[in-house]
Amino acid sequence: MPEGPQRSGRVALLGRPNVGKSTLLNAALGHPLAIVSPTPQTTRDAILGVTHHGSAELILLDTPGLHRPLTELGRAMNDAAREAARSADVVLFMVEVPQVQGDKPRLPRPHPGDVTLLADLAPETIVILVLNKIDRIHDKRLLLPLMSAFGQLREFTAIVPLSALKKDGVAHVLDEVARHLPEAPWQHGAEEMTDRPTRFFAAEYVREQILRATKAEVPHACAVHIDRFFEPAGGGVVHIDATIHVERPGQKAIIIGAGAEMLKRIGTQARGRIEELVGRQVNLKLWVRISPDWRKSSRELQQLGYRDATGGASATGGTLLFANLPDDIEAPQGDEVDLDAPEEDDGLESEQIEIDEDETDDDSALSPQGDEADADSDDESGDSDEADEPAAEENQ
Ligand SMILES: Nc1nc2c(ncn2[C@@H]2O[C@H](COP(=O)(O)OP(=O)(O)OP(=O)(O)O)[C@@H](O)[C@H]2O)c(=O)[nH]1
Repeated sequence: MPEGPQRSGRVALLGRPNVGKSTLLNAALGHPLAIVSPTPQTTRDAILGVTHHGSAELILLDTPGLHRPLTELGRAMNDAAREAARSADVVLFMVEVPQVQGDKPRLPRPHPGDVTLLADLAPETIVILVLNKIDRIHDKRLLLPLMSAFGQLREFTAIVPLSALKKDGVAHVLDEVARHLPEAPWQHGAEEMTDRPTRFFAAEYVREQILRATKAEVPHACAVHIDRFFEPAGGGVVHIDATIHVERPGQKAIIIGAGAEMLKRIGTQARGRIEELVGRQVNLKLWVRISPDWRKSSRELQQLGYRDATGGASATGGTLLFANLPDDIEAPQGDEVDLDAPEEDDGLESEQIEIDEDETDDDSALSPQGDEADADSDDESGDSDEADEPAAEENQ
């Protein structure tokens, strides 16, 4: 635990999708602020979390997993990560240790995608390598060759093996980071955990439940927009209306489910998470709307609260992270996705999009208007719903 003069600085959590960046952020904060799921590309926008560790203030930026983008959303996600890295005092480059099959010890090697991303980090950047998920390896000696292989790729300020899930080694990495932050007065109060408004997390917690409840392309085709967030001053029930945007009628039918059961489940679980965050009772109402191809449209991304990928860092041609990636990353803006474009072998996973464009024929759950479904997400308690106006009017 660092002592002495106050330190404060920005720390970017960077890495491929699914390596455990959000889990580490939550472990550092001691609170499940960021959403976590086994589905790659869960995090879509950089999330800032603040933690105080001894005399040091760590302003942690959890970034979307770096991948080969195929849509405007994918580009926006990569840009968010790139900007976080550029503005950071310290980069925590996170990788996951490979799953060791059976008893056969083999020499684990760095993932090719990690090699690509590391090569694009500026040499002067302070980079701490985090080897996550060490709980998956019984024989910890296997880590040594892996650490040594990574050490050949660039100079790391430190290499820290840990398990973010088991919170094993987290204090150690915070110590290492704190040591390299500049001396500066703290910018945030001890109770402050994030600069994101509560409504941002309300949308995230709805999306988290969709990620947990649905499979294949559905989670990636969903965006959640908060239409109304009313938090009465002086206490009382917080009222939230949110719309889940999907791309296809079949996805809408899946999200709503038979008898709106799925939507109710998503709403009930999300409401619990939001209530935990705001410390008050929440009345959450959900709608589902079809917004075809929202991920491919800059305008719709902006409307849904995702940053415009085409006007920001990508347009300035920054090379911090992506010098080795395929052309489509620096391609001029456009909403077209060329799925047949030849891929260079950069080792990065492609953005998750649907492979099968066929619609399910399960459109029976759609309302006659075809575009909106009102789900009263309150569960059986039925205690906080009476005050609401008719959903369809509120959402026009
Ligand atoms: N076994 C094990 N699993 C972990 C550990 N840390 C994270 N996970 C799991 O890995 C999955 C992905 O974790 P996230 O924290 O969402 O990963 P991420 O890097 O933020 O993912 P993206 O949002 O896709 O960039 C989840 O199922 C986590 O529970 C760990 O230390 N050990």
